[in-house]
Amino acid sequence: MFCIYISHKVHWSGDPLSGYKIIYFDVRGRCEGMRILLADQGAEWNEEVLTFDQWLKGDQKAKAVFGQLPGFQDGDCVLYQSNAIMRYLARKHGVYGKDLVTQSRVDMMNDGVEDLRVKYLRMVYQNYEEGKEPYIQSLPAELKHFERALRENNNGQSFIVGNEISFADYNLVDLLHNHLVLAPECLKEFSLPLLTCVLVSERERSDLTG
Ligand SMILES: N[C@@H](CCC(=O)N[C@@H](CS)C(=O)NCC(=O)O)C(=O)O
Repeated sequence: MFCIYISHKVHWSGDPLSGYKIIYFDVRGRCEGMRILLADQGAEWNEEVLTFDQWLKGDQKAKAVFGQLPGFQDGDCVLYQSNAIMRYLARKHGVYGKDLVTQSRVDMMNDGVEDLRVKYLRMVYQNYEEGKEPYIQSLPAELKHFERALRENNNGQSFIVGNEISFADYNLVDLLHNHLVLAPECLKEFSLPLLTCVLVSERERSDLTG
């Protein structure tokens, strides 16, 4: 996990006609995991950034398969749903695990990331004032699952699954970063430095994503 941000360089082609296109708002949100994946894999991409006013006009919403962003385009391939986009990129860049069992474990861990992301988003957008403290109290019980998975895989010297990076690692790094912003102390109690490592690395490289 620690090495993710070490090799994280943002590639930006500047050419709107080349490479991948991400269509989203001007936030990290549900696109930051894919941005980290692409940057770490040395890929180029462009972004179509919508303001909320543009979104409210409704044209993009009408085009989106489920009426929401992010959207994504790679040539003829147009996708919506952030985890479907992550999986597409993971298959293209070989970060989905090499066999059926590994791929299924990567899916399992990514589903765990998604479950916690949904709880986080509900709290932030629907119940922030009353929900923030209870949510932070509940975090150790949520995060311990990820630490255990890391610990049980080569005592944290590898990745969340197996011995190669996968899209679930990228998604997890982004989710942990969100939690560091919400509650900077939330990882302190973990005895092993595994989750902390990811975030120390992120902190040190905060210049990358602003
Ligand atoms: N399950 C979808 C959720 C997408 C989603 O919630 N999109 C939000 C932004 S993060 C959105 O488009 N909100 C505007 C709207 O619903 O009109 C995914 O993972 O892509």
